[in-house]
Amino acid sequence: MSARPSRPRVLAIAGSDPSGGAGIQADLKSIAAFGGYGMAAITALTAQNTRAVDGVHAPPAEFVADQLRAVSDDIAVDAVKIGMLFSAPIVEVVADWVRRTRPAVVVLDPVMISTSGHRLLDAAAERAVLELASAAHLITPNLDELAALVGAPRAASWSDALDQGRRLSRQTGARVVVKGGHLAGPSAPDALVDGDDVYEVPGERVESRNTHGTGCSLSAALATVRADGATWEDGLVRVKAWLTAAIREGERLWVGSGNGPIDHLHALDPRTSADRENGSWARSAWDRGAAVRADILAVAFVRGMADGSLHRDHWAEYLRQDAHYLAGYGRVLRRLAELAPTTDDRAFWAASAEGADLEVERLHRRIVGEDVGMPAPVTVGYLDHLERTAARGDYAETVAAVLPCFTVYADLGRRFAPIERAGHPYAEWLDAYGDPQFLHTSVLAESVASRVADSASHEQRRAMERAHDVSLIWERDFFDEAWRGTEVSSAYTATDPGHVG
Ligand SMILES: Nc1ncnc2c1ncn2[C@@H]1O[C@H](COP(=O)(O)OP(=O)(O)O)[C@@H](O)[C@H]1O
Ligand SMILES: Cc1ncc(COP(=O)(O)O)c(N)n1
Repeated sequence: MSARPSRPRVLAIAGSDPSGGAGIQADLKSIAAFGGYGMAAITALTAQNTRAVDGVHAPPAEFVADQLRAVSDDIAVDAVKIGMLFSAPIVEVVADWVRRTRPAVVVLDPVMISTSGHRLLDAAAERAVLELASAAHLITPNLDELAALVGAPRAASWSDALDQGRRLSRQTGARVVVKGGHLAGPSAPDALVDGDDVYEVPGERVESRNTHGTGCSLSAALATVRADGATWEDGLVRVKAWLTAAIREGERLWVGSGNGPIDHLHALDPRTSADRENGSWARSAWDRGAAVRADILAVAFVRGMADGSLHRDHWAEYLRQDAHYLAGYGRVLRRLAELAPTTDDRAFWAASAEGADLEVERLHRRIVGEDVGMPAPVTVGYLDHLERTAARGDYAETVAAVLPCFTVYADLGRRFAPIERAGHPYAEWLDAYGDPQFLHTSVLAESVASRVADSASHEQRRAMERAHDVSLIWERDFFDEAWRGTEVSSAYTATDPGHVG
């Protein structure tokens, strides 16, 4: 047996949502998404779905106490996430248990009113929740809950919200996550407030109705990453990136007709988020590539990048080859912009070409410098395939050829999302793969491919398949080349990736 458990043991104390989007159901999925072992003590049963809460049935407070005792008598709890508490007696029981057992991580999501407007906490219990807040390490109120806890009207601006966060933090001695989910406008920032210190994590607002349970999921995920050793700051950055992608993916679950859930497990999904509808071209291309994709995950380079054991010489060689590759890839994307039949598609490929240039500037050049040496045979071969395809001048076929570079990277980004970033030598690189904007771009590229395939001839579709499948094989070989193609030299002096950024 090792000296540490393999996973943090995380207890959710919360209400049940039978529709699976909020409450303990959301907590357990979020804990699992970040690699925790989830447990749940249930404070109340709700009858709810994505549209409304129809009823609440709470057990006697003593029975909540029994559940907590049953867990802590037997199991060491590494972190606790507290959600819906419903009544003052239940708040008391939970507060009493927290004071006695003193878990190392206590995150309190002071749930008061559901997104659909239903009360999940007695007005009389609000005071008791404030007292419980002083026993927590982190409190995650939304704007209404924050206002209620500091006894002020709802903050009208982000800076008002931060002021209220500072007040609540000083008042309780706990850190406060101020959440911008309910703000108007295109951004949805969050901030970690500790006394007067504010650490802001910017975020874009996803235009989506799939926000049921976002607060539950955020707090459960934060408890898990913190118990796993992340700082609160790093934890919030990671969880927020995951949450943004989960909101975006929620729509594809087709759960309910109201405010639907988020897709907690999007990063574990072996498929891409692309069109999963039957018959979509990108979907079948992805499925067809299963064996090659399995090879990619098994390549020593990819495994070493994920667990941080990759030698930096291999990484530097990969970056040099990638700089060559991206230059050629950018040219092919520009050619696609010329071939594109619609203004939208033209703009999409032109923007993607700029993205490739930017990537070279922003990361590669800064890390490996101007001298990128000679392209390796694999780089030459892959680019040759893309350039020949583009030279034939067929839009559909060329779209298919460039697609794996999007989908393979997006897939790795999702798979890398749960990896602990603190102290990871390739943290910045893992983040670059998982950039929510890039994940979104990949989904768009897939939908362009599926749309184009829909109106393609039988021959064209066959050509698309070939172009795609050959690129996918080059993707695998490209990773493999970085692993095999370099002699590791201890004299190598490139910037240590551990000190990047
Ligand atoms: N439309 C959205 N786009 C991106 N992030 C969102 C969106 N709505 C909520 N969030 C994020 O979800 C989390 C929960 O926020 P919020 O909706 O304010 O809380 P609650 O679910 O408790 O009402 C926060 O991290 C917030 O920034
Ligand atoms: C059991 C339970 N707990 C919490 C919430 C709040 O979640 P949201 O504010 O996202 O609706 C909920 N609806 N149900």
